This record gives sequence, C-alpha cells and structure tokens, in this order.
Amino acid sequence: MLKARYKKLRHICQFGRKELSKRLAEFAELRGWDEYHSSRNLLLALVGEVGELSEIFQWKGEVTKGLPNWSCDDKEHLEEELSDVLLYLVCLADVYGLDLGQAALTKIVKNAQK
Ligand SMILES: Nc1ccn([C@H]2C[C@H](O)[C@@H](COP(=O)(O)OP(=O)(O)OP(=O)(O)O)O2)c(=O)n1
Repeated sequence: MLKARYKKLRHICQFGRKELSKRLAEFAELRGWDEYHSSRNLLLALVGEVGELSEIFQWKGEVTKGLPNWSCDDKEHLEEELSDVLLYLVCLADVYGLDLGQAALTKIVKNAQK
C-alpha cells in the first residue's frame, strides 16, 4: 500500500519536474538567457526570490493556516513568489543534472528513518 503510494507520488513528481524543466529550458532558450543561467547566477537569483518571499511576511506577525483573512491579490502574490523560488531551484538542479523530485522523495524517506 505504502509502496504503491510512494510509486504514484514518484511518478507525479517526475512528471511535474520534467514538465517544469522542459518549460524553463524553452523559456530561457527563447530569450537567449541560457548563458546567464550559471550555477552562481541561479543561486543568487534563488536567494533574491527567497528574500522577496520573506518580505511578504516581514513585520506582520504570525499568519493563520490557510490564510483565511488574506485578499485574492495577496494570495496570488504569495503564489508567484513561491513559484519563483521553486523555478530557480529546479533550474539549479537541472544545471547539476540532478532529479530534484526524486532526491526530495529519497530525503523524505531518509528523514523518516532518523
Ligand atoms: N534570467 C532569468 C530571469 C528570470 N527568470 C524567471 C524565473 C522567475 O520565475 C522569474 C523572476 O523574474 P524577475 O527577476 O523579474 O522577478 P519577479 O517576477 O519577482 O519580478 P519583480 O522582482 O519585479 O517582482 O523569471 C528566469 O528564468 N531567468
């Protein structure tokens, strides 16, 4: 049961990661940004986006799970910043030739064994 669920999750992760990687690679190629997507640049861009994500919560105090009091615009902004972090993370893993979805699933298994 658990094995089947893990297999399904792995399949979904792989599909999602491949789709993201493919679209990101197409986008970068179209704009001629390939040469800028070095490990260093992507890492700095990732940190920058984590900063932008943090700014959303800066000085606001704790938020309620599910963000029931947030406006649609604020939630959309949050979605965008979270996505930017994810996209740079996927780009970075692609530069290293790593399967991030698989690595994350493996890490979850390792965490559970600790
Ligand atoms: N060389 C680049 C530059 C950007 N992007 C993509 C990845 C992110 O999803 C998004 C980040 O774009 P911006 O740096 O313009 O950041 P924001 O979208 O957050 O804009 P702003 O900082 O104006 O809110 O664009 C990319 O793949 N490669």
